[in-house]
Amino acid sequence: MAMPAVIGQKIHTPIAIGNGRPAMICPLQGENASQLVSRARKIEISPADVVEWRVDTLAERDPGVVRGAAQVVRREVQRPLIATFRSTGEGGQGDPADSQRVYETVAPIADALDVEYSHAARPELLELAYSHEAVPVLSYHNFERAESADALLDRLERMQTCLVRAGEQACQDMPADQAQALRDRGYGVVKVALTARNEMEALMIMAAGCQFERTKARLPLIVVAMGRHGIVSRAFPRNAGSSATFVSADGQASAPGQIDAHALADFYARIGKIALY
Ligand SMILES: O=C1C[C@@](O)(C(=O)O)C[C@@H](O)[C@@H]1O
Repeated sequence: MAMPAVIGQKIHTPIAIGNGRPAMICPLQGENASQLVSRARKIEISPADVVEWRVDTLAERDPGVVRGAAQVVRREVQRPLIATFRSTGEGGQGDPADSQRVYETVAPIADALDVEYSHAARPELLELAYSHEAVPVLSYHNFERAESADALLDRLERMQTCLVRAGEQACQDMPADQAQALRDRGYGVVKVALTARNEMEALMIMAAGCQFERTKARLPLIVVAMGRHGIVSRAFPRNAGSSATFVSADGQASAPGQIDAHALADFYARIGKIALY
């Protein structure tokens, strides 16, 4: 049984990822504070459970601007908040040179930090997350293609091992009460998002996710098949071994194939019990 991740310790209503119904996570993107405010308000009236602030979509990234935007986002977002700074090499819009500094600025207000597995400063960023009581979401993306099921299973295993080790190490370096709080929050979430170039690739990604979740998972997983062929993975995350699905609000998708939050919630309400399980 995987150790759930409790996200939202900086607000009053944290939620457990990997325990029960998969969460709907909605990206919040904006070039400046006023865009962030109006989009955050649209997300607040959507059925999303968690908000992912894509900090890399800010037009300016000097420390004062990022700090100001972080305060605005934290004030507007009443739901658990993941902060993500995805650089251009990782499929986002951020300058890699800004990455570590931006993460340091947003860590105090974030309930979770999304860290790319290939990030050069990965150990430091995982430590940063733990030291700010933020849950790390360790991510891998491939915007071009999927890989074989074996390669994906291997990757999931390596990512999980990396997070478990980082979590155990962080516990050793902390006073006992903080270490216990970290264990209660969970060592983190492993996330993979790969582009499915056809239906078979989408099903293969889902099958690999499902197999890992059933046989090897110690931490919650998020598994996404991106692109139009992968929409099935977003509608039925459970069938991909995934404890969350990324949705969009107001047409602001952060990756290809995201389903509108209201439409997905409606769909689940209509199809009833087969919905997410
Ligand atoms: O990693 C993910 C998943 C994602 O790429 C998707 O395909 O929905 C969207 C990103 O914003 C998020 O960080």
